Amino acid sequence: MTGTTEPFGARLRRAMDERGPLCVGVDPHASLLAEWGLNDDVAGLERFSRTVVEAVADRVAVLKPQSAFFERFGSRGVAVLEKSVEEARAAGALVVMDAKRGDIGSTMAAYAESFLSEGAPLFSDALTVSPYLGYGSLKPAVDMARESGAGLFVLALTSNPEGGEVQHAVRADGRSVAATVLAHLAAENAGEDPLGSFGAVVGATLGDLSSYDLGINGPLLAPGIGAQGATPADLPRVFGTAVRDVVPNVSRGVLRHGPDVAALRTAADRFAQEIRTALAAA
Ligand SMILES: O=c1ccn([C@@H]2O[C@H](COP(=O)(O)O)[C@@H](O)[C@H]2O)c(=O)[nH]1
Repeated sequence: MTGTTEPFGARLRRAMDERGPLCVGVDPHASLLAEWGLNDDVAGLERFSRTVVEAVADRVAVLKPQSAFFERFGSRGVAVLEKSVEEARAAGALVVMDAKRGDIGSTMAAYAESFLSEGAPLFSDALTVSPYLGYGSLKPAVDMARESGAGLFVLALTSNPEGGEVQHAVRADGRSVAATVLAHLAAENAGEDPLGSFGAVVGATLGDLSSYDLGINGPLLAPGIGAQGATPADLPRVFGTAVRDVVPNVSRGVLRHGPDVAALRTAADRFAQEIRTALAAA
């Protein structure tokens, strides 16, 4: 540990042990705002985010705001995002900012300052990043995360069907692009206990991944449950022995039950229970 804060991986492992591994997404789609009877404006965005945080931030391990839905409203939307991060963390949830940043190293350093530097307005427990400008371009974010005790989730095997054309591509050395990303993450996390802070995004929609070594000693953020068709029962088959390190994400599958706070809680609790059952049988 370089900084004074306990590393993200250790904090995440404890949160998963205490609360279960479920991550609920805060994705204020225009269609969901309408379903909730809210206007597609900053006031609607604020009410939506507040409600989700109030409903679940005290019971799930992780909340994952999807930055795109806040950026849609410009600076006032970003202000709502800042507030949501602060309120979710105050309620005890870890916050993974889903902003999927990735750029040349010198610009990556600025993204790292924005999300991973303690005291920054958008400081989050972890950030999603894209390695597709080369894994090495992420070094400023890796360094900043080590310094501040934050984490990263690096896109490895994404949940969308289009991802394979890049991620399954085979390099000159015979290894796929995704396997290379996973190998870099395993190296970042080597020797970390109880869990490294450098995770991978691996879709729960992907079926059998036994040809990949998912044992990176870091968390595996698994979107795709609910609206994209995967279920908690799929997790053991998709992740094999790495299933204990999986942080399953559900966004629309929970959010469609709003705006009633009790109904959102019930939906989150139901997914959490289904995940527990799937893991117990694994
Ligand atoms: O491979 C990926 C990476 C990120 N996502 C994000 O997760 C949520 C999924 O939302 P659902 O409503 O549960 O489908 C969303 O924010 C995506 O941008 C992903 O789906 N797949």
